[in-house]
Amino acid sequence: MFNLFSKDLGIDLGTANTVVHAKGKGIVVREPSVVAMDITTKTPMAVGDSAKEMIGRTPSNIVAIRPLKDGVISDFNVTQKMLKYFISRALGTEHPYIRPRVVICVPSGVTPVEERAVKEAAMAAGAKDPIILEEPMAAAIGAGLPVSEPTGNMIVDIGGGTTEVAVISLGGIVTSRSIRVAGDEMDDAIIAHIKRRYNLMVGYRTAETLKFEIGYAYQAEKGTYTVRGRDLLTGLPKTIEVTSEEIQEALQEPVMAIVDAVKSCLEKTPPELSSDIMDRGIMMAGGGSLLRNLDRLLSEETGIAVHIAEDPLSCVAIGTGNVLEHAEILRRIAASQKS
Ligand SMILES: Nc1ncnc2c1ncn2[C@@H]1O[C@H](COP(=O)(O)OP(=O)(O)OP(=O)(O)O)[C@@H](O)[C@H]1O
Repeated sequence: MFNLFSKDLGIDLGTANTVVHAKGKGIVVREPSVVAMDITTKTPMAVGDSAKEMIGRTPSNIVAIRPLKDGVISDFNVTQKMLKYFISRALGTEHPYIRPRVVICVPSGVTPVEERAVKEAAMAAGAKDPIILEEPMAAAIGAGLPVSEPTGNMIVDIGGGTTEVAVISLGGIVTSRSIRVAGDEMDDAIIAHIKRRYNLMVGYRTAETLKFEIGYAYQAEKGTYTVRGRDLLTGLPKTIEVTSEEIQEALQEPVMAIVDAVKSCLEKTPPELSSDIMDRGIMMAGGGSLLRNLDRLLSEETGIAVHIAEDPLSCVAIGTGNVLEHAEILRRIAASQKS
């Protein structure tokens, strides 16, 4: 099906990061899903890493846009420009005349209209017959789960915009739950907490750094971190010290929403498959799974062992790239996308 001269790409078009896997090469692009646009000329000034640097620091004629906020395409034109940039980065200068075969991964909660928008964006970016794959399936394949076997595999993929929970058996999703709560909501919760408690406005980058440095979901070593922001009363810059305990408290709501999504998916799972999951454990993937001790909390709450995929941030792209080797899954996707 995929000839020798074709370029096969698997793209995890994520809310926070876009990761591209090229057949035979591995991960070739990993950059934030951010575009800095000049609003007067409507042209992109920067994409990816350099655009993320600009968030919160742009003059009035430039806006740094995350076109996939909340796991859906909020800005079609900008998404198209971003995809085009990442596809051409992935292809480099080789075979410029070849249109790549592309598999793109989208959150399972997207509507058919949003799915079509992703396909159109990929075609406009030069892809040939793009295939859309559900994110939990990609994550499960990327995590090395035996998705084609008659056994229950549970995957919990916590990204930036969405958390996807799914039980997979025999190459198909048996039960799933997708919520628009993941890493971004954790950052928002931190921003809201600091605003409430300290009357201090901090940016999204600062909130994310706090999450990385001292955030945790369940019993961890305590620590503090110094952050700078704008005092909402005086309007002046101010420095405060934040503790890990208060960050954990702030993260409670989004973290428990994720735990509840896993529990509700388990409740809908047929008993045979539940018993397989009890034996094999739950697999977590996505950047959000790296929140300190989230695996321990989930295990405590469900009574099931929880594992984190080997490379949680690349898992979906690796699985998306590798699905090209799963002919039976591709056939099922092709059939469902025709119907
Ligand atoms: N060490 C870490 N601790 C906590 N969160 C982390 C860590 N590393 C990355 N993250 C978070 O993971 C999220 C990004 O994960 P990922 O790249 O898997 O998402 P995505 O694929 O872009 O999003 P989606 O799947 O929702 O489309 C961000 O919210 C980021 O802050």
